Amino acid sequence: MGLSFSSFIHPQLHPLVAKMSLFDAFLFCVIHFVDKLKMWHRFPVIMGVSYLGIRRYLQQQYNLLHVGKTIGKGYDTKEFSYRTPDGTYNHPTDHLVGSYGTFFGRNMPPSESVHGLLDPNPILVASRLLSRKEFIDCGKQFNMIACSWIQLMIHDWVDHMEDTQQVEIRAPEDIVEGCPLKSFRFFQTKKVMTGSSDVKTGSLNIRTPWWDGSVIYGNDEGGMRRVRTFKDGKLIVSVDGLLKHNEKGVPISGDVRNSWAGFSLLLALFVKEHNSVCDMLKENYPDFDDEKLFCHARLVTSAVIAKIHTIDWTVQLLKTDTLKAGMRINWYGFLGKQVKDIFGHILGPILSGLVGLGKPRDHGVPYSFTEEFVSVYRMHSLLPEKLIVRDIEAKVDEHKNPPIEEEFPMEEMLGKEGERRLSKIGMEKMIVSMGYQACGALSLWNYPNWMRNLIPQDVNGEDRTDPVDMAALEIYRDRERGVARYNEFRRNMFMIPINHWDDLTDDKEVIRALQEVYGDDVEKLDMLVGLQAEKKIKGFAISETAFFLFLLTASRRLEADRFFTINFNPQTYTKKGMEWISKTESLKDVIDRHFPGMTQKWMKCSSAFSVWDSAPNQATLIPLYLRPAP
Ligand code: HEM
Repeated sequence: MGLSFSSFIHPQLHPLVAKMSLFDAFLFCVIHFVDKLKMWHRFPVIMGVSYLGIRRYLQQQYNLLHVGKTIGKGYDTKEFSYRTPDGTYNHPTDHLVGSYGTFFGRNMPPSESVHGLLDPNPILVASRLLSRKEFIDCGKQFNMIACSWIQLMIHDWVDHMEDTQQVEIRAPEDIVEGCPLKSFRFFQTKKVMTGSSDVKTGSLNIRTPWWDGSVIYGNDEGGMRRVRTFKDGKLIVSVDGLLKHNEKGVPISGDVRNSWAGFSLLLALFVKEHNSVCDMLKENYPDFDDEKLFCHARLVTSAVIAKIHTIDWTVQLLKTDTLKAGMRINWYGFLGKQVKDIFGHILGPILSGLVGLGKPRDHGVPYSFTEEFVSVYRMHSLLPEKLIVRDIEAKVDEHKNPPIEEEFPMEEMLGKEGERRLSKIGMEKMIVSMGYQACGALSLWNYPNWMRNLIPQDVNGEDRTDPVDMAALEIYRDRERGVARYNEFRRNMFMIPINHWDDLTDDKEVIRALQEVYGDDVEKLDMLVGLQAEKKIKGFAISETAFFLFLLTASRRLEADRFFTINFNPQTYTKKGMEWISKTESLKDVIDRHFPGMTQKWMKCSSAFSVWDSAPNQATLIPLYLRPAP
């Protein structure tokens, strides 16, 4: 066989390459060659980071689709120097971009799958491929704090508006016996005409997509007013340091939907953080009134969250030297923190990082989260069956773990009941307990059983009446929203599609189960199932397929936001506010601030997101200047 272009490029990828400029097609050939070798993650750090840089560039060009029309107005950014309650006035020329109730974008056109919404039946997929047989933990890499953290981020970023129409899914006759719910009813995702001819209908996001801490501060004026004390910029908090509750027992917080004790705990921690920032600002800027203190503290706290997510949480999720370097480059640039602290962002995005850059960049597509992004973040398998509470008062030898005091089924840690239990456990004990508990692995047969018969909550944190089978519902949701199935998704992301089940995994048991549900038709494979069945890169808690979408979105969240780019400066944040962000490198720093001595006593590892009795990070191959401070 001759070495022609068409023999080099996977045949199903040809049509995509045909749309590219010559330069982009060349770059595509480079990444395609590397993908064929299946070893970019084993490259030396600089080569690995370069490969990811090229991939990200291509995805920025071809994997961003705008949904809906741009309808906002222009304005003078100088008149809006703070984040607004509903996310308006962030995009520099259109005040509505990224605000409450705007369209989800897309990374690729709506699915062209010929398979219907019930093909195969979602309850069958859930029962045969997702349902947890026995809890599989994800080793020492990720703990329950990490699991709750990502729920916190999801509740900051996305939630689909529902329709008033309910639909029902019924289990197929032959498997009905083993299903927790024989059928379940739920509200459809609301479909709205976009007014554009490219993507005709879309769905709306009822959380502001900016990384603006809306999970703490609410998504509109009413939500924001609910959480404020209107004194010294501070937020409402209970005397025990946890969230205060309204008369119905629902926590007073920016987001209260589908909450559980671990999620509520992190919210309370960041309310503390906000209030401490207010104290610091008041001390340094005594003429600031309540409004100014609140708005500055919100900016600082949101940036602290974004920074922790970028250079701490993500690094634990994708535990390789390449990603550790890559994520620090996103924040600090190639030259690292010390150089950035001296020169700021004047050396450009590659050398100085995305944060603090000149103009926000959206690559020609107004900022939003995408339907596909929501799908790759379907990570409910991180949740265990029970929460293990530790006794932190017990006398233990220096090298021993705090003993187990009690175990609670997760169902008892949800909603109002979870709030009551959390008050009894208390903040410190809960942090240490979650630190010591590994979360679930993102793999097949690890979907929490209690979620297959779950009463979901409405936006007010109140229980609904109809239970749902979440595992089945998630399969249906992706199909309903036109999210590509696994292989179509890979093609659109310039990844080599699978031809046979053994391209996906070499686990024979998995292959047998996939065949039982999908036959030999690899095109039928649902996204969620594919992501969990895929053989993982060593050190990655998620699949490579999901990671490539993260790669695109992780930088977009920062570079499209003017408060992380042109307005990330002392004029907007205050000098002391910038110092606060600069000195915070990890969640551990936040915990240390509010609970001095806790991590020193209980945490053996380097990151608060790893299981706390695991060893500190070993020496690494990443250049010295890109490593976190010891
Ligand atoms: C006790 C903890 C949790 C509960 C009770 C819970 C419950 C729910 C429920 C009821 C939905 C809506 C389902 C639907 O109607 O489509 C949902 C959506 C979702 N959850 Fe969770 N969840 C929890 C934790 C998590 C965690 C740890 C993650 C990790 C990333 C996560 C990610 C998501 C995502 C991405 C969605 C889709 C949002 C959307 O449709 O816009 N959840 N969850």
